This record gives sequence, C-alpha cells and structure tokens, in this order.
Amino acid sequence: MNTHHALHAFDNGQALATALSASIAGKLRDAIAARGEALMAVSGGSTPKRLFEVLSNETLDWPRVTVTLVDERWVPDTDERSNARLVESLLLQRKAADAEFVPLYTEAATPEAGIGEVRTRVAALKQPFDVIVLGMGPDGHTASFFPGGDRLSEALDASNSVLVLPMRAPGAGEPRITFTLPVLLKARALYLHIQGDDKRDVLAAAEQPGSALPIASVLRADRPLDIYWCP
Ligand SMILES: O=C1O[C@H](COP(=O)(O)O)[C@@H](O)[C@H](O)[C@H]1O
Repeated sequence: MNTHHALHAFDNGQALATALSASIAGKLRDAIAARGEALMAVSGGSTPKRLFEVLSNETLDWPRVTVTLVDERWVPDTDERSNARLVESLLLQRKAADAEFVPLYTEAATPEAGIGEVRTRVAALKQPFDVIVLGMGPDGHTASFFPGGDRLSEALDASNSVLVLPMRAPGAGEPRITFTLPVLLKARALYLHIQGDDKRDVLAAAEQPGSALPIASVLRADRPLDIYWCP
C-alpha cells in the first residue's frame, strides 16, 4: 500500500458511516473556522446511503457548506439513477437541510450540450475542495472514470486544467459528467469509501504496479488518501 494511504477497516456499515461522518464533519468545521465556508464533493451510487444519513445529523454550520457531486449520471433528479436525487433525499436533510447544493445536471439533452453551463457553475466554486469522498465500482471506476470511457485519458491527464468533462462508456449505463482527476487530487481531504470483499479485491488489484484500473490513478498519486472499508 502507498505510504500516504491510511486504511480504516470496520466490522459493519454503521460503524464505518459513524467514523467517516465524524471525520468529514471535522474537516468541514476546520474549513469553516479557517475560511468561513466549506466545499465538499460526494459520490453517488449505492454505497454512501448510510453515510449521508449519519452526516446529515452532524452539528455544524451547514449554511456555510456547499455540496456538489464528484460525478453525475445524465438523468433528471426525478430519475432513481440520479446521484443528485440521492444527495437531496438523504444528505440535504435534517441538520444539513440548509447546505447549498450545486448540481452537475442541466436540462440539456446531453452532457456534451450541457457542459458549458456546468463549467460555469463549477468555476464559481472556491477550489480546492475541502472534502472529496470517492466511491469505487466493481469494475474499478471511480467518479465517472470508467474503463473504456471515451474521454478517460483526458479525465486522468494530470496536466489537464479542465474541471469537468462529459463521459460515455459501455459500462456506465447512461452518459455522465465528471470532475477530472487533477481536481480530485487537489482536495484538502480525500476519502475513498468502499464496502464488500469484492471491492477490497479490486482495490488490491489496482494497487499492483501497472494496473490499468481507473482507481489506480488515484492510488498512485503522491498525496494522502483515507480509505474507509467494511465487509
Ligand atoms: O455510478 C457510480 O458508481 C460509483 C460506485 O457506486 P456503488 O453503487 O458501487 O457504490 C460511484 O462512486 C459514482 O459516484 C457513481 O456515479
């Protein structure tokens, strides 16, 4: 394992969510104390559900927190596949109801058509992110860096100054929009949240030298990464 990484292993999802939520809340409080505001990007999919519920009950100055997504499926938030829908229904509730949310979806027909508006939105965010929480799919994708993605090399290019890109891939389900790797790697605090023995095995494969799995680009980076895992 990369010496910059810390692996936090838990017996179950509730214990993981409690610990990860406390760590994230601490980083958000630190950001508010230092700069008067905090900026966080979270992942979608199925893994963060319990985390979002716990995090939404953390006591902090939520109106000073801006939340966006690491990546989005190009569907409206009425669609069950929408990552925004997940965040709105589970995270932006309870104590976190007054956090500001910046969605990555527009009503344009495709992410390629909507990318201009999304770029304007995300350029207005005061970066770097204070907190980024990544997930990982069983195919080794993180954010919307999918194996075989049409703009994967652009998204992973360390010298790319573009903040967000459209992405299409055979395994992606629908067209996507994603923050690029350089943005993720500049975050003040970067977490990887995964659950299941299968994903631990994918992670181990990605840690092998020369791995082409997209998550390997994050693992190889010369920066701290906190990995939260449970069976
Ligand atoms: O499609 C996506 O999948 C990944 C992983 O999701 P999970 O359901 O396996 O937890 C997620 O990190 C990403 O944000 C999402 O768009």
